Amino acid sequence: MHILDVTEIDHRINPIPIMAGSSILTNHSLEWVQEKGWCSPVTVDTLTALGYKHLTAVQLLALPQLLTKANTYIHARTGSGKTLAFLIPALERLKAMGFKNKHGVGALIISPTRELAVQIATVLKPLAEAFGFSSITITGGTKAKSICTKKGCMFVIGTPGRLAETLLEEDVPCLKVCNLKILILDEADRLLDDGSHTQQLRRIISALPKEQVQKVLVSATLNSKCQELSKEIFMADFSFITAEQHGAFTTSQIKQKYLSVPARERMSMLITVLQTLQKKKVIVFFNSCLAERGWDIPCVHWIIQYDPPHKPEDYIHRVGRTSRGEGRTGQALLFLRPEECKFLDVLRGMHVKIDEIEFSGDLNDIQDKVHSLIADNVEIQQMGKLAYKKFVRAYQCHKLKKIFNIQELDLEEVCNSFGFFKPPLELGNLT
Ligand SMILES: Nc1ncnc2c1ncn2[C@@H]1O[C@H](COP(=O)(O)OP(=O)(O)OP(=O)(O)O)[C@@H](O)[C@H]1O
Repeated sequence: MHILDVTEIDHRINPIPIMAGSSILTNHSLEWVQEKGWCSPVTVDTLTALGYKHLTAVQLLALPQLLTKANTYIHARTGSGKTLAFLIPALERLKAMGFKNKHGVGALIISPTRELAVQIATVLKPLAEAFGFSSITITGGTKAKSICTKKGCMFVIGTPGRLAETLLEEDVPCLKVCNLKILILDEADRLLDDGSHTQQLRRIISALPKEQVQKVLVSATLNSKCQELSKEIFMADFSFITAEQHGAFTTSQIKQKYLSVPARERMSMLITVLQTLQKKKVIVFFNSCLAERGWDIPCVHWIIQYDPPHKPEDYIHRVGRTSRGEGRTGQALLFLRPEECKFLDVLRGMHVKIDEIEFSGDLNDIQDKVHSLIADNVEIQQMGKLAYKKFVRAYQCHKLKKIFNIQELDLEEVCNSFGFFKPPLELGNLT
């Protein structure tokens, strides 16, 4: 196979030829990509066997760009196929270089969470096997020594903390990184936005060769802060490719709505909404970052954000758990208290198209039932208190303090939605 050199290709594909009636797929088939010399028959055969026929827009842009070895930021909306966009060129480059398992780690992929690392490994597995490449996943609790086989570890996927420990503190021969060629940071803005992750990243980078490592940073929300920080950490310049011509972060296939609900009615409203969605697959986000990013759960119809996201970018990643891949649609609903509606301006500033939902049905007022349930059950009472405490603490630390302002929150009303008439005394003054 002929891998193109940077001087041989014009990879500025503009406009991106999106297939008629499709949201993310291009007109370009896998065979076309092979004819261009951008990928080998083994990739085409494996992807075809998995049911793929065409490249998505971001894959079409990333493939020739990453084959040039250039350090690159990849930006494309949630669910648009970024995982294969960075995996295919990594496989092709290592193959073209004649990289062998015995050379140690060829590509290192860092993800902010274990779940995402496992998901990337799952996408990689059939391709890596077809190429005859070994791969392992290193996350919290992984004992690298025991899982590294004689076959080596050409692809290593992991979370920053455990990877730093393994690469710097443990002597695992097959994990030698002195020949590393490709470093990929998935959800790069999350990795660079978090102090402890950045610290671990710096440690990992200190163990890598200074030359010859292509850096690829990927996210649906690559902000300028992340770009500045990455230039400083890597002491390198990056090219930027985006599959989004109008700055969109989420696909237009997601119908996004909000509900302005006073604190005392929130729980009843949630139950009422869920009752109308009984046959649908729904994810409800409470006050947690869990599962916000990267998770590729098939066919989720609705995303409900009951508690606000901690950062505007998190809104994008949360709604991106629906309408993933080709031809999928989805709906997203954001709960806001009336005093929080200023958040809509922030979202609209991020090109989010969000409208108020018309709610015309009867509210299923469950507040009294929640109060008596809590009064009669000590265990649920404790859970309720803990949830209330965590909610207040998170609200206090919110990044957008002017909008999510604890001083403007009526804590008695908030308590009501957690099933208490008054803030529990033993929790003291939380504000
Ligand atoms: N070429 C393709 N043709 C059809 N479906 C594809 C193609 N590439 C990827 N997909 C599907 O699209 C879905 C989303 O892919 P992926 O998880 O890589 O998205 P992503 O851009 O990384 O999203 P996020 O930003 O939320 O992490 C997956 O279910 C995947 O199987």
